Amino acid sequence: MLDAQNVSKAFGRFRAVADADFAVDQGEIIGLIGPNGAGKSTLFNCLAGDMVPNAGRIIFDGADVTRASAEAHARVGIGRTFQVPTTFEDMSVLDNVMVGAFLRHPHRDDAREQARRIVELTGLKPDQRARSLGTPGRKRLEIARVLATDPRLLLLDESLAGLTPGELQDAIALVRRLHEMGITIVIVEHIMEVIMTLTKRVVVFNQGHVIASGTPEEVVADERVIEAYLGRTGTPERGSKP
Ligand SMILES: Nc1ncnc2c1ncn2[C@@H]1O[C@H](COP(=O)(O)OP(=O)(O)OP(=O)(O)O)[C@@H](O)[C@H]1O
Repeated sequence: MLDAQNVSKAFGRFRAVADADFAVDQGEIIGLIGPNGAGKSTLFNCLAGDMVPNAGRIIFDGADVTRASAEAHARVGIGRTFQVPTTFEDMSVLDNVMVGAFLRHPHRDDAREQARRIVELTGLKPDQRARSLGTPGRKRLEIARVLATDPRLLLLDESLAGLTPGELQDAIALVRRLHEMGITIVIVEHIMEVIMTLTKRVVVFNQGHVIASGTPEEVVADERVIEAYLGRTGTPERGSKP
């Protein structure tokens, strides 16, 4: 479904993504993990059209989308959430979700209908003001806004971070439901419980490229992965969460 080949993205002379290969098959639910600063969000930015890579190619359903805009990516069916939710604070939940729904439903009534379906699916209250939402509500709204664009590939960037254990279980159930509905999913997440529970395949990123890939059990036992997280001295890197 998605095939990113030799993708690089540099900021000045620093290559945040460096010759990365990353492929996703239709129907998969993949975990993308790696230490802070490994380049996961930057890869998502490239895959979703929020940044144009300096080198490499990104193919989605056989079409080259490497240089396509974020809107064009959304149109072909690639949706992504942001770590910091992109919420319109003074608007209701329903209106926020409608913003996404307008992509495929130019008529207001159709967009509202689509938004209502998604708000119900995600367990939000349509009339609640976005400003009054707590962390779980904001995370859900961010997912809902993207779902309203009808993605076939959903890139979740730490969408389950900052939740209590109970909220986390609800969020895991929601992601599972979306997968069962036929959406292919890539999850960037530091919470290993999420990765171990939801995914069958995990790709490990470090210093801008893939260093390991396999089942969750395989990657957590992989020497290269342990070294990437702990460093050569065995001293945990500051901020490394898993
Ligand atoms: N717009 C930018 N300008 C300059 N440097 C950037 C920019 N975006 C990211 N970086 C740098 O690129 C590197 C990779 O960042 P990125 O956010 O992709 O990592 P990440 O794996 O998602 O990290 P985290 O798990 O902490 O979210 C970091 O060193 C970061 O400081």
